[in-house]
Formats: sequence, C-alpha cells, structure tokens
Amino acid sequence: MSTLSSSHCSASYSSTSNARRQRSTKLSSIPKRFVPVKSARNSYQNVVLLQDGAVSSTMAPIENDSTLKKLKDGLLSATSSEECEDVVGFDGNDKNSTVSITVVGASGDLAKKKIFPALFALFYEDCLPEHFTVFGYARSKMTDAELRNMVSKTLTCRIDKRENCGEKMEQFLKRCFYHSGQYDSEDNFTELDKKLKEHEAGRVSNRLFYLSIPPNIFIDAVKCASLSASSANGWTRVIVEKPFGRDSESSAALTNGLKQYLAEDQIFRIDHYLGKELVENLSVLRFSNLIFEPLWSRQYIRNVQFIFSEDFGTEGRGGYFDNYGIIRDIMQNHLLQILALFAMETPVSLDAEDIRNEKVKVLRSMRPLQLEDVVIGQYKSHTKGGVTYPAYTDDKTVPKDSLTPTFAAAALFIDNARWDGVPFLMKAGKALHTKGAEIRVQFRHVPGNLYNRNFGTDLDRATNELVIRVQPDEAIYLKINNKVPGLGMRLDRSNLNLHYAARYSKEIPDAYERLLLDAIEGERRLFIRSDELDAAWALFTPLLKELEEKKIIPEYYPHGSRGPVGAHYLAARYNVRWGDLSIEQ
Ligand SMILES: NC(=O)C1=CN([C@@H]2O[C@H](COP(=O)(O)OP(=O)(O)OC[C@H]3O[C@@H](n4cnc5c(N)ncnc54)[C@H](OP(=O)(O)O)[C@@H]3O)[C@@H](O)[C@H]2O)C=CC1
Ligand SMILES: O=C1O[C@H](COP(=O)(O)O)[C@@H](O)[C@H](O)[C@H]1O
Repeated sequence: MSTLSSSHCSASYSSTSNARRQRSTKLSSIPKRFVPVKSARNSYQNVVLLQDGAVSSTMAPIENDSTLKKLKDGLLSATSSEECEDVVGFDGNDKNSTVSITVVGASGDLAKKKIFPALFALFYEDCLPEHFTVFGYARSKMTDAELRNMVSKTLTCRIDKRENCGEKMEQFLKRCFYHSGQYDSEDNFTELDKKLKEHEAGRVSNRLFYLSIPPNIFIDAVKCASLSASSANGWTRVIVEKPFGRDSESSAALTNGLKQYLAEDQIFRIDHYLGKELVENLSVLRFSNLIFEPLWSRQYIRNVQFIFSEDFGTEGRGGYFDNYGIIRDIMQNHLLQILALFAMETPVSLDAEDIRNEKVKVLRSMRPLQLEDVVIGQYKSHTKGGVTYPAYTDDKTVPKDSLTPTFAAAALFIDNARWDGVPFLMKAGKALHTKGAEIRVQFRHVPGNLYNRNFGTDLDRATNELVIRVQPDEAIYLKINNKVPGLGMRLDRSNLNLHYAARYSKEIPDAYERLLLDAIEGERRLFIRSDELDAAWALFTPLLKELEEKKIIPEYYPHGSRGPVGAHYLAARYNVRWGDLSIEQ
C-alpha cells in the first residue's frame, strides 16, 4: 500500500488527538473554577465545580442565563462530552478531506457484534469526520440495502441520549455501502476503489481498512487492498485483528507478509483489551497518584494477579479456538499487554513510541514461561439444577480427543531491578462460574505491625490489596484495615471503593469505539508494535511447543466451576492466594 501520504495526513490527525489529550490536562489543572461542560448539542448540561480543590457535578440543565454567564466568565474550556466535537472540528470538518472505512469481512460475527455498532456510536457522539463513508466488503452477495438492514439490527443507542437515536441511525445507515468481492482478487478491490472514489468526490481521501476476516486470508486481502485500493493522495491504514500468528515463527511470517505491502506505521494491530476504560486508566492511576507510584515495586508489592474468566464456553467459535487455546487467545495478548502496561518503567512522555518502547523493555526483561509454572485445564460437562452444560469436546467443531486448554494459570517473572522475585500470576478460563476481568495487586505485610495480634495468625488477611475491576461493573477498590466502630479494638478489612456506575453518570464507551477513533486519528499508543509482538511471542512460544509436543493432558474441570485445583497449588508454590477466590473479594 502506498506509504507516501500516510505521514502527511496522520500528522494532521495526530494533532487532533494531541488536542484531545491536552484538553483533559487543561481541565485537571484548573483549580477553584467553574467549568461548564458543553454537551454535544451546545446546551450546558454537565457542570463540574472545582472549588478549593473540591469537585462536584450536576446533570441538571442550566436554564438561567445569568448563571451561565457567571460560569462562562470564570471558565476555560470544556471536556468529556464534547471531546469528539472538537476533534472533528479540527480537521474532520475539513471540506477537502474524507475518511472511508472499509470493513473487510463485513458479513462476519465481529463486524456485526462490534465494528458496526462502534462506528455508529462514534457517529452518534459526533466523533466521525463530516465526510466519511463506511463500506462493507465480503464474498457474500448483498445489496447496500441488505447491508443496511443487517447493520441496523446490530445498532443500539447510548442509554443517556436516546431521543434522536432513530434519526441518527437513519443518517448513519445512509453512509453505509457494500461491495461483494473475493479477498484475493485485485480486480474486485479495483471495483471497490472505484466506488470509494465516487464517494470521496475529489476530496483528499483517507482510507481505513479493518481486516475482520480469518487470519489465513490477511495477506491476500492486504495485498489486494494495497495494490488496488490504496488512497492516492491521503493516508491508508489497516487494522489487523488477532490472532497475530500462533507462535514466534508464524507471527514473524505474518509481520513480513504485511510489511511487503504496508509500512509499520500503517499497521494497527488491535488488542481490544487496551481500549477498555480501566486499562486506559491504569497509567493514570499509577503515574498521577503519589500514594501509588512510590509503592509500585518489589519493595511493597508482593504479587500481582491478572484474572480473566468467562461463564460460557467456546460456543460457536470452537473451530477457531481449538487451533489456539486459551493461552494464545487471552494470555499471550490481552493479559500480557495489561501486565506490560502495569509493570513498565515511566515513559519519557505519553507519546505512542515512548510508551511502546517501555512496554517492549519490560517484556524483554521477562523470563520465558516454564512448564512447571503453568497449569492447564479443559472444561467437562456438568449437570446442575436439571440442566446439562456441555463439555468443550461436545462442540461439533472440536475433535473429540482435543487437548486444547480452555483454562490456564501461569506464574511469570520480570528479571529487572524493580520486579525481581515478584510473581506475576495470570489466570484465564472459559466456562467458569463467573464472568470478569481484573487486576489484583497484593501488598506486603506492614513490618512490625502494632495491630498484629488483632489479626490472629493469618497475617495475609491483613495485607492491603488494590483491585482494578476491568469488567463488568468497573471499579477500583483498595482493601484497608480499619477499626470497627465501638468501644473495643476490633479491626476489619474494608474497601475504599471507586465504583464507576456510582461516580460517573456517563456510559463507558466500548473498547472498539476508542480504538477505531484512535486509528482514524493516527494515534498508535493502544496498538501493538511489531517488536512488542515478537517479545510477547518469545515468552510463550517455547512453552506452547512443549505443551503440544509432550501432549500434556489438561486437568478437567466441571463447566461452571471455579476451575482446576492445580491453579491453587501453583499459586501456593509462590506463597500466593488468588484474590478472586478469597471469602471477601
Ligand atoms: N468474533 C469475535 O468475537 C472475535 C474475532 N476476532 C478475530 O476477528 C476476525 C474476524 O472474526 P469473525 O467475524 O468472528 O470471523 P468470521 O468467521 O465470522 O469471518 C468473517 C468473515 O470472513 C469470511 N470468511 C470466513 N471464513 C472464511 C474462509 N475460510 N475463507 C474466506 N473467507 C472466510 C466470511 O465472509 P464471506 O463468506 O461473506 O466472505 C465471514 O463472514 C478473526 O481474525 C478473528 O480471529 C478477534 C476477537 C474476537
Ligand atoms: O479476544 C477475545 O476476547 C473475547 C473476550 O472479550 P471481552 O471484551 O468480551 O471480554 C473472548 O471471548 C474471545 O475468546 C477472545 O478471542
């Protein structure tokens, strides 16, 4: 794909995302002021009062002009709900440029479930440029009207702004088109190019291709898009979905294949966990709070846990899953990416390259996983309350004798000065008793704790634990020791709790919304660079090969249970207890 224009145009889009970042800095640095937050419809609705350091907010519309004037007199700028308005205002409203987003594999599950709804949400929030077009591309035969019908069934409205949703949907659907073609046909992509040009109508054309197709056809599609449908005068970017190979070799082959047609800065490797709100917040929490930053090392942290669980099985994706397993599906990417963000050194700045440099360094400081530090499991059938839940191998697309793990627990280590000896535990599983993703930071004991005798013999129950609940029901809470009110001296553990639903009235955007917007803006911070990917695979490839060559048999656990007991023994080897399984979570 032509690389000529990517830098030219990405520069203008980067400036918008810088503006987005700077705006939030501006807000947080304004003490003692009234800051009205302008809503997307230009009415002042969300007023944040920052007085003497105190922050409060109201959702009540401001109808009184004099109040508004007073507010305006003392204010600087606004944020949050108008974020996108300003972003688009920068260059999206540029009459001379346009963005065309082509969803390759538009008939598929991910496109319907995530991509079209995320694009609509961005449109709904006024985050897309004035001139944009969405094209679906796949082999299935469909008319524009049929695509629109398919897409319309997947769209939902933001809970806090339903009034004009139907109207917005209509407007969005009018911007959606479809082209049927093969993934390896340059001719078919040339036809697509022709249609894109018609819609671009002579403007500077910026093109984003989202590869939502099985990985074995990534290169074919990239080749054809590159040779036949690149932008001639704007940028061309490609979002690539995981899996990025199944080991170091296949991942390197994929990278080489992509780089035959794309420059690295055109490739946006997506890991949607990086787009989740609480994962984004991880660096804010650590680097902007004095009560956390100095504690972030082996000196105070005893272990860190990254936990992912789903309360359903592979359901319909067994064919894909059996070739990958839970370690490749969740650990090597989602959990490892969070770990890298958690453990990296302070980056020089918030720029994408500075952050990704630090992530690579920490990944390269890690010890490749050892077989004895891993437990694998696979779910078996279980009957509860008269209902029988299937085993993994009951899935018709899974071989009956499959040894593919649907659960894994692992202990990882970072051999650098900050983290020497601290176990980083990961646990991921399907068909478990609950659905969730969280980070747990367990701190060391307080040395010479005056209150030791109040805790009894189990001192572990007195250590602090910071929990970042990524999903569902986002929250950050810190377990502290507290005196139970009364005349005696009894202590308990209580939570300092930041519960998002209670604290913030705004709906949390889906990870795909943030990532699509970033790709349009040319913001690469949340996408995986090829050297990060190499470092990630280097940690897991030897283990994955050993598991497969030795045909290690997974520990079977009942569908809907808490997973194999082996996970407890693994944690116990490192003197750790899984925080999610303790009585008081
Ligand atoms: N679904 C999910 O939740 C997630 C998916 N992903 C990744 O996103 C990508 C898309 O996923 P998903 O939508 O589930 O995939 P699908 O299996 O639904 O495939 C997407 C589209 O690709 C075409 N296709 C499917 N199989 C083939 C084939 N063998 N040869 C050529 N074309 C084929 C089909 O379109 P047509 O026949 O019309 O051409 C299909 O609609 C994959 O790389 C997947 O690993 C990542 C995370 C989550
Ligand atoms: O990438 C994947 O993620 C989903 C879980 O994503 P979430 O945002 O719903 O938590 C997982 O189900 C799937 O197996 C995996 O490929």
